[in-house]
Amino acid sequence: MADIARVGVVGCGQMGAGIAEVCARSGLEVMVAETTGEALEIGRTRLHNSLSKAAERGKITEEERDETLGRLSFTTDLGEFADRDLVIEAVVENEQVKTEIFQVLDQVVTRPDAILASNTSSIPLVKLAVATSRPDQVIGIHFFNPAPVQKLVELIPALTTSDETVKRAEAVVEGVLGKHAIRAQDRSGFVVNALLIPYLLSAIRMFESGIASREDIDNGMELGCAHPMGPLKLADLIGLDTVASVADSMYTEYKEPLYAAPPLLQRMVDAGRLGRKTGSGFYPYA
Ligand SMILES: C[C@H](O)CC(=O)SCCNC(=O)CCNC(=O)[C@H](O)C(C)(C)COP(=O)(O)OP(=O)(O)OC[C@H]1O[C@@H](n2cnc3c(N)ncnc32)[C@H](O)[C@@H]1OP(=O)(O)O
Repeated sequence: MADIARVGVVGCGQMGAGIAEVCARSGLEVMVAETTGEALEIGRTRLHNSLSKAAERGKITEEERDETLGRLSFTTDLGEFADRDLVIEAVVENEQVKTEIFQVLDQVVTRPDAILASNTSSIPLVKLAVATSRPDQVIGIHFFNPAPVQKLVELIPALTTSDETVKRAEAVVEGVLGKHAIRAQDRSGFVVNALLIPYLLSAIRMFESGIASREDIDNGMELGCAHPMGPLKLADLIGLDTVASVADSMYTEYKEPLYAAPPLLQRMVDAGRLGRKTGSGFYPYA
């Protein structure tokens, strides 16, 4: 049985905002934290726009949109997470940044049975777990982009995570959020990224070596294999910085060439061409 009513989401970028939206639309009371007032405003606008779009497209009524907005609150002070039953961290894929956040959460979240979760794509959960005094209550809850649309959530117990935490996390993910949960061991990439990232890197290598144009690579997979979007468009959607970080974590873990980021990917990250979120990636975005 899900016993979780108050959720905290750390980070309101594209994943954090999506996760906050999914939780609030499912009736949970959600507090979102960002580091600065400016970042918080951007996140708040992102959430408002997404909910307004959902109302315009008739997915939710205007009343449901307003009720959902009423369940969302915003802060720049993680100290306000004291009463949270579940916290989902969704900040950049940087081990040091995430570790520090888990140390702070451990200090501020006072509920003894609170679950501290990370939306990490590839960082070992056990490292975040042992940064806290409650490693049995730390788990990976990994959503997919766009979180309000994709049905899947990966649940990743660390070596230290208790069965009770896994069961409670599964109950909220499936019973409250209505997602389909799959379980994976705490190995970089889990299930989906372990399969997806080598595919995206192969597409980037193919583009870099001039074998085909970006449009032909994407059309190949969209029209030949019925993928909803081709690999270069998908990399732009995920964010090239995220694709590179996940690839680097997997390469560090396995030392397999198929996880090595091609030079073009790193150059695009260095240039700040991160995909849709910066207006430019493999494609331009207005
Ligand atoms: C790297 C990480 O660790 C892991 C990951 O996240 S891996 C990435 C996983 N994601 C994918 O593979 C995405 C693949 N692409 C897709 O599923 C689809 O192309 C897409 C949903 C992004 C867009 O779909 P598409 O049909 O081209 O566009 P569109 O018609 O605008 O959207 C389809 C539906 O999704 C909704 N949607 C699209 N983007 C949305 C968003 N950001 N938020 C909420 N809803 C959204 C639309 O409202 C629409 O809903 P409707 O059909 O009920 O009206």
